[in-house]
Amino acid sequence: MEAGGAGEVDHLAGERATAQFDVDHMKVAWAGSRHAVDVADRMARLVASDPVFRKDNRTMLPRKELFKDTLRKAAHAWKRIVELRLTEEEANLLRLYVDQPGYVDLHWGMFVPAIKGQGTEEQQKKWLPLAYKFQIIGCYAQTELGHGSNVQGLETTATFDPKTDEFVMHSPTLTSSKWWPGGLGKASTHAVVYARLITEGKDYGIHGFIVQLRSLEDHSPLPGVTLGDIGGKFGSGAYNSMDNGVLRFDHVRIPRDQMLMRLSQVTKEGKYVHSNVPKQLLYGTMVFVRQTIVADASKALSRATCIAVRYSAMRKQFGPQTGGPETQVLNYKTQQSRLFPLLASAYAFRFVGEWLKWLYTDVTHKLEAKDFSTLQEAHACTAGLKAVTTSATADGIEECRKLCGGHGYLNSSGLPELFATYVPACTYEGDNVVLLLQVARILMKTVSQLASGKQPVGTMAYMGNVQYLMQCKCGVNTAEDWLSPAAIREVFEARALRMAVNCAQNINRAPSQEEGLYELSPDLLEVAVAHIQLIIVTKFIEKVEQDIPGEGVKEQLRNLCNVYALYLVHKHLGDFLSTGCMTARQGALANQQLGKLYAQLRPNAVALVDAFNYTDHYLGSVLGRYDGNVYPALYDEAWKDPLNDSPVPDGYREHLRPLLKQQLKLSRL
Ligand SMILES: CC/C=C\C/C=C\C/C=C\C/C=C/C(=O)SCCNC(=O)CCNC(=O)[C@H](O)C(C)(C)COP(=O)(O)OP(=O)(O)OC[C@H]1O[C@@H](n2cnc3c(N)ncnc32)[C@H](O)[C@@H]1OP(=O)(O)O
Ligand SMILES: Cc1cc2nc3c(=O)[nH]c(=O)nc-3n(C[C@H](O)[C@H](O)[C@H](O)COP(=O)(O)OP(=O)(O)OC[C@H]3O[C@@H](n4cnc5c(N)ncnc54)[C@H](O)[C@@H]3O)c2cc1C
Repeated sequence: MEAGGAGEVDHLAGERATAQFDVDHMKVAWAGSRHAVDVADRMARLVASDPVFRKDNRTMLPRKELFKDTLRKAAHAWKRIVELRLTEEEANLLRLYVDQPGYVDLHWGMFVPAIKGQGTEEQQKKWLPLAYKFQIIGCYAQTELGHGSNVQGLETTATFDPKTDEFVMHSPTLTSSKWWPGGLGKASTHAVVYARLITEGKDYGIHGFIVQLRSLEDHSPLPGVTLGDIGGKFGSGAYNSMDNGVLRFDHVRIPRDQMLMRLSQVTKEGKYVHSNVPKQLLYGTMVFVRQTIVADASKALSRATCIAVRYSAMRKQFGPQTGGPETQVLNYKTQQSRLFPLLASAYAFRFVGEWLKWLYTDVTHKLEAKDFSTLQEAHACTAGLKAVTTSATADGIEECRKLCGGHGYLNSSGLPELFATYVPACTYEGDNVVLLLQVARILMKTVSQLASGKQPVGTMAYMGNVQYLMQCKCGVNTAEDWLSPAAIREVFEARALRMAVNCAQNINRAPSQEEGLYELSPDLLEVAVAHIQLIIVTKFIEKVEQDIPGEGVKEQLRNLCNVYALYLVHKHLGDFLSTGCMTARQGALANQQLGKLYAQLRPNAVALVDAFNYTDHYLGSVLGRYDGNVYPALYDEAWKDPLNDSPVPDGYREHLRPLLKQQLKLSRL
């Protein structure tokens, strides 16, 4: 927990004293409201003080023990949620702070939302109460051994049999085996299974079905159902607590009313009826989860930067040539230029995640009123932001590990496990490249419609300003000019639009649209990234323009916003120069301003990560401790490794002793 207890020394007190803003108010800005800070605080402390939720031994547990530990924690969490009558908000936070991937994530995160989004009212009435009380455990079984990205290529079949009013679920090939779903391997009793609906001899494509997989009496797989875990995954601890599973059906029968029928129905005679709604609503659960993944990116990146900033403030290496105390590594300009953009990105992702949640809620309300006009916007924003934020976060966590030097490589730093747990976010819920290509296709369509005078809306509205943005010149003359939000916004808009228009022109030169999209797909990725970065920068600027209470809080956020934007200008300078948005001199001025911003950020760095309000339990890092007392913690942690249980290791008698004795004999010859 945080420092302040009797006898504790705050080794970072000096750093905290230099902060130029009110940390308490920054906590509110980060969490979204005073209420959010208070609830998070209570739930984090509840988890940290409960011995069942201990996790410092997690990377040393063999897989079977780790999995059992996950079941124990999930059951204990549920017991506490019921005993304390926690609200949904509190329960979600409690699960977050337990911080161990497990079947509950998919039960609440995908199974329940899939039934809510795709089930009829009657189906919701039947299944949701069972799920809410954990009388059934569910997962989301979409991906197969042979196909994940290409959802339309899935092979599992659900063939309607009008004689018995049932669907027959079948896995016709090895590649049709469901493969990856979290919670499927060992825990789930039920799944929402995506399969090809076949009725009256016709294949109607992919639809969702609720299928019971295991007995509710003894948890054994039901007849015709083959189930198992797909095996160990990257890293120690990490995502190995999750039972990602394999599932095969051998002509398993389910009642007709277990097809999720909100979007389309099959009558008892076997007639297929599709409601008058876009087919893409079938992908609604993925859109919902992609939106939550953006919020999660800021959590993971803020954890990593919290560890790296605190440790860098405490770690010292080298000193002035003239002698005197050694230098805190956080004072090295190179350390700042690697770390501060990540800190700024954590804040940027937090605010764009907040905005995306608003967008998602707004679109959901419109869909309920049968207004589908914003579906494309929701798809483009969730897919693109999921891709850009998860890739940057995965890279950022690894950079934080390197920023902590050798100690960052120890499991006790928390960073290897954080990375191993986080990195599949670049793949699950849509491979990032596949998702960016979706965004790019929408951008290409928007460019092609500009000529007809159709005005783009939402986050693509800037493209309507094509006449101006294609020829405007950046007006920056001094480094300070880069502090203007209007100047920043304009270069990001011009870069994104010009890249999109250039790419569209190149595609038009190809023999066919399809060939052009294929040949230019590497460029299309960059077009999508430029557009999504514009959204993140814009939403950060808009956040800073709001009324933000607390001494110095707005100034710090403005500084972080400028760091984020100018860091991107520096990193993608090639795009800005090649599209003619700015000159090389203006690029140099941006970099000069970035250096000044880092210097302003430096005295506030530790306080800016304190504002995340993470307990030491949640951080799970000896390097990121609130009190900065790193060395005794590192030293103590080493002795907890099972290898140190005895001074002489197992295996000495069989493998070391004979070797050493033989060397002794040889030396005596
Ligand atoms: C609270 C959360 C807690 C826990 C969960 C979080 C983490 C737990 C960890 C892991 C869970 C992981 C779960 C999973 O991974 S589940 C499996 C996820 N799988 C995928 O994401 C597959 C990715 N593939 C796709 O989404 C589609 O196949 C793809 C979009 C790539 C292609 O679809 P399709 O072939 O049908 O269409 P296209 O021809 O490309 O497009 C047609 C048309 O449809 C529009 N479109 C596509 N997708 C959507 C969408 N989602 N919403 C709305 N519209 C969509 C597309 O733009 C085209 O439009 P148009 O050009 O106008 O016709
Ligand atoms: C930890 C984890 C948890 C998961 N949980 C679930 C779950 O709960 N439920 C579930 O159903 N699924 C789950 N999945 C599966 C996940 O959704 C898929 O792995 C993901 O959608 C990627 O699909 P794929 O594996 O088929 O990759 P592939 O599509 O085979 O990707 C392989 C490579 O091909 C490239 N590629 C593919 N298509 C294109 C294209 N059109 N253009 C250019 N490049 C392309 C990709 O970029 C990638 O580099 C999980 C996966 C992981 C890793």
